[in-house]
Amino acid sequence: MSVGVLGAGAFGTALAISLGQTAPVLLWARDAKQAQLMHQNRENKARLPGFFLPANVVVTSNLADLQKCDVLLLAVPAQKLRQFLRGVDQMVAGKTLVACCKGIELETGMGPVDIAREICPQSEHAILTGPSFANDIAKGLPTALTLACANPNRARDLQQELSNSTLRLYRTTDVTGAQLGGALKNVIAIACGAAIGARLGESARAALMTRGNAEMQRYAQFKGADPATLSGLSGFGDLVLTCTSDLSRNYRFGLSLGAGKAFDPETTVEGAATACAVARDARENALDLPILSVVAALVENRLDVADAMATLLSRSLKEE
Ligand SMILES: NC(=O)C1=CN([C@@H]2O[C@H](COP(=O)(O)OP(=O)(O)OC[C@H]3O[C@@H](n4cnc5c(N)ncnc54)[C@H](O)[C@@H]3O)[C@@H](O)[C@H]2O)C=CC1
Ligand SMILES: O=C(CO)COP(=O)(O)O
Repeated sequence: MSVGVLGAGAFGTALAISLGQTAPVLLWARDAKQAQLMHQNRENKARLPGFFLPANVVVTSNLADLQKCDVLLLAVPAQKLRQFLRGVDQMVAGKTLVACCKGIELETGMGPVDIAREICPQSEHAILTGPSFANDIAKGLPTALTLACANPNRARDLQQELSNSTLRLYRTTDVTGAQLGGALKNVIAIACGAAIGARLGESARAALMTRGNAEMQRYAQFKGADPATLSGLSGFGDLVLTCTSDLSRNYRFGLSLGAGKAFDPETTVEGAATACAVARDARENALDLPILSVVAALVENRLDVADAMATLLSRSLKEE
């Protein structure tokens, strides 16, 4: 199996570094100058400084070079995936596409695998997701991830091929559950960051994580996923990581919302658009998703953090 990584951001670069320890990897960057610099310097100074690309990794901006790969990891942000795939659909047809992004498309409510399936119907589709900061993967620290593919035999092959001595993949056929876990945990991380940023305390964060987890399971069930998938690495595992670490951009975005500080608009924060997509679905289908919906209201500046918390706390009392 020969692997290509499409997208040379922090995560695509980290995956290339890890997989490149044992096999050749092609890493595609859209910017020709950036690709050339990365290839020469053996470092992605812009997105993942301080980590060096093993000799096995070839960086290119020429999509035609990826023709020889049979597995392509899609590491562009979820909101950009459709536009990106539309431009490369001929080249990727028939290859196995492994989405490595975490989000729900704002306009359509679709996850990355749903989008890839729609645009590239002749390809095989999978998603790689779970608790894994780019820095940790690039450092070679132990990381466990979920590989979801509807075809169980292909899931086994991919699990085998993409695992190595520090990346340990677990497999599932529940693609919908896996893509929802990775997308929704980002929204809850924004809520947790906002609570901590507004000095509402660690107990509030624990409550948001736990009730957020319940909302993730409820929404996943509504979308036809197995709620148990959300208790695995792609759901609970990534929820814990992202809601408790300053390394998470979603969490940091929440911190700045809570503290009333500005946040760099160029930073990839997948949970913001995802919150709005899910909140719309909740409204249209009368789903009870209070935390996910309140984050959408925060992101859209319809509520401030104090009002958001008051909204959550004033709801009628419920059975757990
Ligand atoms: N950074 C991390 O620790 C992790 C990130 N992820 C996921 O990986 C995905 C990508 O995130 P990062 O690499 O961290 O983001 P990043 O912000 O570091 O990089 C994004 C990359 O996408 C490229 N890009 C943006 N728009 C594009 C377009 N229209 N066409 C082609 N390429 C485009 C950019 O040039 C950039 O190289 C996100 O969905 C994120 O949730 C998943 C696990 C860990
Ligand atoms: O998904 C991640 C870790 O698993 C990275 O989270 P952020 O996108 O919030 O940085």
